[in-house]
Amino acid sequence: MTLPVETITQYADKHAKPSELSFQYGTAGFRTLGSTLDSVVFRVAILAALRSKKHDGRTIGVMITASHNPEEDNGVKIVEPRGDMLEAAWEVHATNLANAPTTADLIASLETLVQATKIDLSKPANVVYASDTRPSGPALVASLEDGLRAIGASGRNAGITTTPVLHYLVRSINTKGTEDSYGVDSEEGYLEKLTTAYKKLVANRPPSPLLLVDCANGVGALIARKLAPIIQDVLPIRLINESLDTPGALNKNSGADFVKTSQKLPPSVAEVLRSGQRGCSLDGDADRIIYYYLDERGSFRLLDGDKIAALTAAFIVELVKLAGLESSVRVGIVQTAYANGASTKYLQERLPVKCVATGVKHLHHAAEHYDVGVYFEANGHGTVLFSDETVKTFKTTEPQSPAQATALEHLVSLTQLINQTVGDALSDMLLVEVVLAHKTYTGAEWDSLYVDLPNRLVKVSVADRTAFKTEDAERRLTSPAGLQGKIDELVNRYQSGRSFVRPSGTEDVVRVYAEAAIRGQADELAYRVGGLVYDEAGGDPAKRPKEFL
Ligand SMILES: CC(=O)N[C@H]1[C@@H](OP(=O)(O)O)O[C@H](CO)[C@@H](O)[C@@H]1O
Ligand SMILES: [Mg+2]
Repeated sequence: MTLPVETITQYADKHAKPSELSFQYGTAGFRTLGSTLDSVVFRVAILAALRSKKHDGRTIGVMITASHNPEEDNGVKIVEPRGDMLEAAWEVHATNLANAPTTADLIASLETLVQATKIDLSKPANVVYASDTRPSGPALVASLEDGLRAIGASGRNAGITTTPVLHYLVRSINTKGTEDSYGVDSEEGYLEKLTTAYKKLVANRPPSPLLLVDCANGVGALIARKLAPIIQDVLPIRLINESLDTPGALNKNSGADFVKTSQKLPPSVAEVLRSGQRGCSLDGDADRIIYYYLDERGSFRLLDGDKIAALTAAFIVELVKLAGLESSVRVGIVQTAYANGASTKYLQERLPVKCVATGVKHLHHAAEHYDVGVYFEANGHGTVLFSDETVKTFKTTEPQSPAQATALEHLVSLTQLINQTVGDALSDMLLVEVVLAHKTYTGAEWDSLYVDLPNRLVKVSVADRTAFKTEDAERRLTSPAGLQGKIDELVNRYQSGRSFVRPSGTEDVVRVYAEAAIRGQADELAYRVGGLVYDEAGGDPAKRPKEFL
């Protein structure tokens, strides 16, 4: 069988690539101004169909979202049959296809791809897709559907839903009717799976206090609204920033990224959060979550991805011990260089910890090497992975005591509660609440596991960020030559100082991270390194940001 060249040509001509633009499948798929993505999404649909054929017709997912980016941005990413992120080699194919200048070039690229990756075109192609609430979503969904028609793939529209629900659907569809069935392949199935597990885990615990949930005026609100009534007896939640039709509201002064980056409450949350009360913020596609509370003096306290990792890993380790599986089930943690140094120290004293490059796919793959792999980026994106073998162990171990039986039941329920395909804000929220309910922890008690080192993240605009190259899980620069030495010299002057520099994978900037024992020193170190980077990259002295030292 050959490619339906004529049909593809007809459709592709309607979705021509803008000649002045080039696109890249980055850390989070393609992501840029929504109005420029028509050709990209059309081509991604064709690629997803080919990926499905490559997997013998198993269903591939496509998610149209730009997460925490401004409302006018959009993006698209591909989900593999098990619900994880697209294989790295195919990211390159995606970039090539997206940049083919003309329809003829596109056809040629597709033919090369089919040959090079040995795709059997006679296989079926199945794609399930969804989009978030952005205004550019419907037009891009139409582009995607044209792509599926062009190659003759069958598509299932999952509508407007969150990134983690789409990942859940992909895995559920592909495991339907098997002994590894992930769940019923619908939003209801997803909610049912999570809430059933949650209720089992908190049975016999007093109901949790009211939790404020900031939905960033994004698609998370849609699912959270359906979740809230199911769990209201055990976990009452109040939604804030749940408007889905206010122009410009998405992610505006709200959401997980706002809280983590600005290290303060969204103004809308500040108006209602009371001292001692917990709140959390989702991001625009509900795959990240950040917690916080106000201490007794009314000061804002952040409970980020590192704190979530510490809290949940400790709980799982405890259950594994109670279940008598301490010697056979290995729990490990995966972080990136952005993890707070205090969290790394705390965790390393208790568990194996691995540091990998930024981007969820790196964390996910590293976490797969443990029996139970807990991974969280500091910004709140993460989950827990249980190996198939481990799940089997939890289910088949014969308990020798009631305590052991309960621990095993809890572990099985956790494997149901946690969305193991990808970071999932609502699943992670329920996980956190389970641990808090079991420990009867307040926000302050959770917070006191370790004390965060003050830190500062700075963006530096440079002419060419590709000049910045790193090693050692992005913790050290190898290029520009000599710059790392200068950074080391600076860092040595600060107590508990640490700083690293890397090019962003999602924005045209170089990021500088710094931490130190006290706030003023962390800021000073960040702005000194920022200045170094700016000057090294040949930045215009007249435009040098005034905070750089
Ligand atoms: C410091 C930081 O938060 N970086 C984010 C950001 O990546 P950059 O490569 O740093 O732009 O976006 C990624 C995708 O959402 C996310 O995985 C990552 O954690
Ligand atoms: Mg997101």
